[in-house]
Amino acid sequence: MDIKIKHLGKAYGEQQILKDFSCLFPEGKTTCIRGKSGSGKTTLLRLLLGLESPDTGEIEGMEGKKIAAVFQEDRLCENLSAASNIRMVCREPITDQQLEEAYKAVALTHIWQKPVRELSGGMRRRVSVLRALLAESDCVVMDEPLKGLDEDTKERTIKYILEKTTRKTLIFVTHEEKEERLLKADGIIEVL
Ligand SMILES: Nc1ncnc2c1ncn2[C@@H]1O[C@H](COP(=O)(O)OP(=O)(O)OP(=O)(O)O)[C@@H](O)[C@H]1O
Repeated sequence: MDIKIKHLGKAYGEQQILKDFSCLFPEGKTTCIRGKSGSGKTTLLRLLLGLESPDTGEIEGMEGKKIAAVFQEDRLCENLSAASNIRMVCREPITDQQLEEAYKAVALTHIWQKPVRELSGGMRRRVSVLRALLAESDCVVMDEPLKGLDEDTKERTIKYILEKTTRKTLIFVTHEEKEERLLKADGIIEVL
């Protein structure tokens, strides 16, 4: 089922963030969200995920959907290894070999059993991306997941994102046109 945003309005105090905002996220397709800093992209995702309530309007098509998300912050369990962070969200057991393949796909090496607090920022980003991709879901929502990664790592990670989200609804916030292109986005939504 497509996700339909209908005439959404959201204000924080006097500040109107979204006003009569409507858009569509087609099922099984990739949609990128762009817009200048502070325009309300994260707010839109938070409304979509039910972490905020809209003042007006409604969201259709989220009922019963399994959603996996990457937030702007990594939101990892700091004292656990990458493997434990990933395994804790996977309903089906995930083998060491599957994990190794996933690490390799996004150029994550030498992370061993270290707690994620000891990993670099870019490594942590990729662990949170893998966690969202390996969890069971119908829809994956990502808020600037590749921020801070070098170009080569970005390209590899996007390739893996595409591989793991075939037939899923992917909603991806980015400031980068190149990322939209590499993702072969079916649609681009601008938040003004
Ligand atoms: N909980 C909150 N309380 C008050 N104001 C908020 C809250 N969350 C967001 N805002 C404000 O809403 C506006 C939109 O924020 P939001 O994070 O949605 O923007 P964004 O488009 O995702 O920006 P960026 O590209 O910088 O991540 C900002 O002015 C922000 O300060």
